[in-house]
Amino acid sequence: MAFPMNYGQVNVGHIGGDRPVDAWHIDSLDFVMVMILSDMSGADGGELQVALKDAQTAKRQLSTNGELASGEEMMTVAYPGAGYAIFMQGAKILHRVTAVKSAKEPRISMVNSYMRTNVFGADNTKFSMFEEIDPKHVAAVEFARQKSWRVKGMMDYIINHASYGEDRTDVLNVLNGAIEELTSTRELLAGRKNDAVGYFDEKTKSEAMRMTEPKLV
Ligand SMILES: O=C(O)CCC(=O)C(=O)O
Ligand SMILES: [Fe+2]
Repeated sequence: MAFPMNYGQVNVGHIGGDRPVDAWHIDSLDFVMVMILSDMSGADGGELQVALKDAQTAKRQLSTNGELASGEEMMTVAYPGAGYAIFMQGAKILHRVTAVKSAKEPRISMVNSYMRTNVFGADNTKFSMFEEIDPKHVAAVEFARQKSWRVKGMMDYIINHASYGEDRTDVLNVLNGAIEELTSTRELLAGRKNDAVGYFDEKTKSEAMRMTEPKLV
């Protein structure tokens, strides 16, 4: 993928408090591998929970009930121990990590994200997320690089794969897609557009905008 600064991240969930390590959310990249690195045996909390219904339905259930019922609506990932990983469609599945109430050591997980290589597929990456997490001098280049990589793929289709018999509408669709992607990127980087996404705030039991302070420690 085209995010060299964001190939992976390490999440640290400190012990104590009742704030979730990561509130209910979906990821902006298609797939994610989460490997647990610390010893969570005997811990209370610090669990990765995944909604079993589609994300929209799960969000509705959360707003109505404040929680998802274990079993039918939600399951807890049972890691056998440190070094085990799950691979999931993080952009489709609503998930969270509960507060670490007590544990032998802080909860440490290694998160590697992956995206499809088909540049004509949807790209859900959000500039706001890079601005929140990356240093100021990195975010714009990181995001522009990803979008440029996708547009390069679109142009490559016309240069190397479209035949002379290609339907003109198809060619226009590719050009329009590339123009839209670049225009949107320009507006985001210029600060004229905001693509911040909501997450589920467990205190207010409602959708909130992302935390402004960095969630990484
Ligand atoms: O640390 C975990 O188990 C999952 C973290 C997560 O969902 C994320 O970083 O997006
Ligand atoms: Fe996630």
